[in-house]
Amino acid sequence: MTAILDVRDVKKSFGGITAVNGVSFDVQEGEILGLIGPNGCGKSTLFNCILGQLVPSAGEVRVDGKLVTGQRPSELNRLGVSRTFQLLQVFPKLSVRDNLILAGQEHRGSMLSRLLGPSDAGLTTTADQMIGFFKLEHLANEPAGGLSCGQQKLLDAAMAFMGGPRLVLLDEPAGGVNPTMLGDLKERLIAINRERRATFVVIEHNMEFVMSLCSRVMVMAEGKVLAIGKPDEIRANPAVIEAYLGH
Ligand SMILES: Nc1ncnc2c1ncn2[C@@H]1O[C@H](COP(=O)(O)OP(=O)(O)OP(=O)(O)O)[C@@H](O)[C@H]1O
Repeated sequence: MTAILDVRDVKKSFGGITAVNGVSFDVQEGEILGLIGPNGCGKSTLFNCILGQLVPSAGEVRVDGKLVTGQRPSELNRLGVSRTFQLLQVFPKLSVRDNLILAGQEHRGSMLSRLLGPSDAGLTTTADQMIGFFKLEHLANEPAGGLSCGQQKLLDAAMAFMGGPRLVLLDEPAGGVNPTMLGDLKERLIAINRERRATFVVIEHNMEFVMSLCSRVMVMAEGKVLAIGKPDEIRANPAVIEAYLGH
């Protein structure tokens, strides 16, 4: 079976720093892969190399077998790949619904959407479905800036799903989210994974969240893959315990 995402020997250097040093892994459709590792080990750089924010210094990235190395984010969006960012990308003055509509426009690749602001473009129905799915009904008309951090993370995740993506890369979705909202977020992500067969790669520092959400976990250390396996295997891996979990 062709992997939905296939990363082969990707490297990325910034001057003298090798942030990602020959990383290979693949993700099958319907999987939730966790990506963990100490600060500065190269997780975000790897995401940026996969999603076209950065061009890798070496290596190849394939989506559904198609070579996409170095292609622009808008091109990846068209192939059904989407992402969230570590720092939220919501527009604080726009309502929750308008943020979703704008995200839908961006997934369609309309470059001017950020300048022109949201126009319905037939996206209100999809936005309202996402609002329902992520249980944000009571907040639909509120400015996004007034939402709690956890609610904004839910909105951010909902925005990533506006284009009906097959593969979503989530960058620290649990960061700064309180335990109650965290449970909601996990439950919604699992539901969207099951109901839509959406595939995820999730960078996260919250170990409990990763281990309970993900089908497999990849551990990075100093730009390389230290281990990849099921959560229980990762928890029991001596190299992982020494390099990361033990600290
Ligand atoms: N644009 C850049 N220019 C120079 N160095 C960079 C750049 N981006 C990242 N780095 C360096 O690359 C290394 C990996 O950083 P990266 O942000 O990918 O790690 P990370 O695992 O995502 O960290 P965190 O968990 O803190 O988000 C670090 O040493 C960082 O300082």
